[in-house]
Amino acid sequence: MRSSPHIVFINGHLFVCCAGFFVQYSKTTKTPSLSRRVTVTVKQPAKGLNIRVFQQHTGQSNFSLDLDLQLPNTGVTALFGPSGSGKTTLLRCIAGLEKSVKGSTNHISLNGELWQSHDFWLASHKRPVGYVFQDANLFPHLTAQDNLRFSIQRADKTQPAIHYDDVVELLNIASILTQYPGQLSGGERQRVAMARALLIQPKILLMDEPLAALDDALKQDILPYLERLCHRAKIPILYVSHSLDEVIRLADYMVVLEKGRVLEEGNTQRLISTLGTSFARYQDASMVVSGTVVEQNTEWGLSWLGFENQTIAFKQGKEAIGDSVRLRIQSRDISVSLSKHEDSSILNRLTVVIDDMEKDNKDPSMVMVRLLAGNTPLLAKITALSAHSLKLEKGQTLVAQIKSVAVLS
Ligand SMILES: Nc1ncnc2c1ncn2[C@@H]1O[C@H](COP(=O)(O)OP(=O)(O)OP(=O)(O)O)[C@@H](O)[C@H]1O
Repeated sequence: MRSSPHIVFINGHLFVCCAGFFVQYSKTTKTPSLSRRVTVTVKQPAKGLNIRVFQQHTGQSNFSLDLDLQLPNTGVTALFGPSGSGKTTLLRCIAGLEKSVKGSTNHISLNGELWQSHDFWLASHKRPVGYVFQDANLFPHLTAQDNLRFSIQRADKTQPAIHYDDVVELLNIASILTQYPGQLSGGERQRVAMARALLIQPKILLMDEPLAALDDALKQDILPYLERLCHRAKIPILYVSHSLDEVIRLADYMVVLEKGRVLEEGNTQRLISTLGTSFARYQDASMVVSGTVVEQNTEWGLSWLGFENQTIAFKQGKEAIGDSVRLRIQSRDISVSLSKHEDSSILNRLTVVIDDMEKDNKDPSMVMVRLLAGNTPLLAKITALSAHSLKLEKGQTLVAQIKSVAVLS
């Protein structure tokens, strides 16, 4: 993980300090001077974010980013992939923080608005981009409120679509506005950083692992705010994360990067449930089941989610009957049997049909089975020996036994 850029304005000039470089942007500075070669191209200016990126890093890393993407105009698109796959570099290209080679024919556009082409470069500080980094990067000598004012001064005031009071309410920061960043918890600082990014009136929000620096408890605190922000924002959000849980919870669309190339892209639910994608091979491959709470038993501390005429028991939390809930079920927590065994400790037994099966290339002792509970897909990771002994085949009806589930929302 590289350090996040620090952005400072001095005498009307924008300075970005990143990875040891201190780069000045001003009206007369067309591109930042970085020691790397970057070119960016768009296919057709159209709705959504259109980018074609070809970039080579000089020096030891020998990395090149080569992408051709048309990303949705709304909702959250997750950028997922191993460390060094180019996620941050892609965000930096979009933000105009990577230098484009002179004379290059490459482009970037958002909803038909050109930011970059062979003869045009919109300076970084003129791109309507809200950027949230792993570290909040608030100005330490300013209160939370003054940090927000700083963004408001920078904002495009012609068509303010995002209002201060709404942002303060959305991120629940009214009570901490008079505090200095040093007096805030990591989660509170990140909420202020998100508010600051929204108040510059961006047309796109770039979020680079905004939860990565927080411990698990703080992550759980801030996730609901992030989720509200993602659902309510009327602008597209590009969200970088290493956490499959976060991606499943927040992203409608996802792009998987590997070594600077697009490995897979598409609807999140479809991608993670399709055998053959990198997700189905993940150690923690999992699926999400959505439904409503149909029953609760406080004595046993359980709630039941109803979906597709079946129910799943889960540990009771703050949900009430009638609430919409999503459960995450990991493939390793599902076993299958040919009939219902009432004499086991497992509470959840769903009637399912085998939709697909795939051998694990890396581990020949295991098989991934794609199951359908009605129209809801589930993944079960079982031994190849069990699959053979039970004579499993596509179309067969089985009972899926679910050991444990995690509540997402
Ligand atoms: N300033 C730079 N000069 C040369 N190479 C760089 C520079 N910044 C990043 N790289 C290299 O570019 C590649 C992609 O880095 P990038 O930070 O975009 O990946 P990432 O997917 O965001 O990784 P992580 O998940 O660890 O943040 C890496 O190999 C990295 O070492």
